[in-house]
Amino acid sequence: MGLKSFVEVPRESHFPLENLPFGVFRPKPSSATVAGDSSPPPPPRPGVAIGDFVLDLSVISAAGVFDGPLLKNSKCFLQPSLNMFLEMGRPAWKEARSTIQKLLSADEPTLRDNASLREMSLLPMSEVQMLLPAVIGDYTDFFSSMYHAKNCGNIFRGPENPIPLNWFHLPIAYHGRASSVVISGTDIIRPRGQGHPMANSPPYFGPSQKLDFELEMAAIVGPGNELGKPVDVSDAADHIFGLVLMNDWSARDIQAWEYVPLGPFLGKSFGTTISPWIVTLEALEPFVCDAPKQEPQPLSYLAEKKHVNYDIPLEVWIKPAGHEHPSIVTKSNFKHLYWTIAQQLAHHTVNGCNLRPGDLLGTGTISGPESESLGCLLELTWNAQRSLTLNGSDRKFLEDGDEVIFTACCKGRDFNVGFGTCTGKVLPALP
Ligand SMILES: O=C(O)/C=C/C(=O)CC(=O)CC(=O)O
Ligand SMILES: [Ca+2]
Ligand SMILES: [Mg+2]
Repeated sequence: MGLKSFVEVPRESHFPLENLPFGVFRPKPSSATVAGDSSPPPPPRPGVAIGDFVLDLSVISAAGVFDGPLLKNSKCFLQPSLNMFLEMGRPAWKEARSTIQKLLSADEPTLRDNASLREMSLLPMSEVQMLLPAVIGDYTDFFSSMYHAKNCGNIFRGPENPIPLNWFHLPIAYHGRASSVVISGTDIIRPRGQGHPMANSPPYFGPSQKLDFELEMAAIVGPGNELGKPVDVSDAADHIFGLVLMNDWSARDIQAWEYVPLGPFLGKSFGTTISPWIVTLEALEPFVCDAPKQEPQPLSYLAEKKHVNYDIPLEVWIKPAGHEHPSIVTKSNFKHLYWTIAQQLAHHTVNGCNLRPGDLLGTGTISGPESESLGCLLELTWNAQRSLTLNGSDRKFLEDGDEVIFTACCKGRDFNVGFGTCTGKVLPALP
């Protein structure tokens, strides 16, 4: 039996008492007040998911429920983002988790038996709008699945040396664009740009003809480090609050033409979608597993005492316009990452570069070894050389109206720790 809450948690829910992911939301204006109401929308505030409900941490905090030494007088839950809480670090995160886990448990009367506090603090998920959980100052995207690196190398550079020489020595990354990171559910406008020349013709300009998704997860940075002071790899996990799902939308025709020699630019900066609930490393602890063996051994600043990943099954579905149901296109797993998130973070800071609370570190596309576990259409259709069939409609790359849905759920023996979904629909390019 899993832990029991007084809030009803459906059996298949991603959000039982063992999970307690953090996000930021605002209550949707109630239908009674919508017509003719010009009052400003309610302000954003932090929340935790439990079953089909959201626990409003601003209400709970104002009611004095956080009485531990670190959170007692803190205003961290009276903020429109989680940044202040992220900065406080793991001891405060643990204190918050144990306070909330106790508060929501079946045999704890404080909230269970207080009807007015329950009414104010527990909102049905259908009545809230989820927002970005943190102010993201910087976004970096790694390239840490060996299967993905090999397939991309084959497709873009040919079969001789598909994996670059440096790849086995360091976690390769590029600096992404934080301004275009959006919350799940936000539409993505098909980008326009320069595509690579075909045969002898000049480069093409227009709507991308090779729009793709990339199945990724991303770490949300906690305290971060001072400029000039690297984080040791053995302390790196203390700088990671938790994980979200991430879709690094990619225009392959723009990317293939522009990326030499400085890496991705406009082929990716038009939008990156993240899921709203940050699942903490504490909640993921039961799903720790060995990470792939590293050969050659990494340099000592990247050598981990515990070289571990998490066993997080991932799925991508696509719902074409007019289809009633989405079709599954791939199943992968976070455990395939060759470079761990701790190694990524240590490498990112080794030159003294500072990370700040709320920074987003994408893992890179998570492809597995099988043909059914590839993390993007570029690989699944081998750059449009073959097609996928989605319940009768063929896909090489994404079409206008396609809704791309990522989901992930760790299955424990008697409980789930899930991530909900990360979705986005493709809108036509501007005329
Ligand atoms: O191999 C390449 O040239 C490029 C590959 C990517 O597009 C990957 C990227 O954005 C990083 C990743 O998601 O793994
Ligand atoms: Ca990527
Ligand atoms: Mg992107």
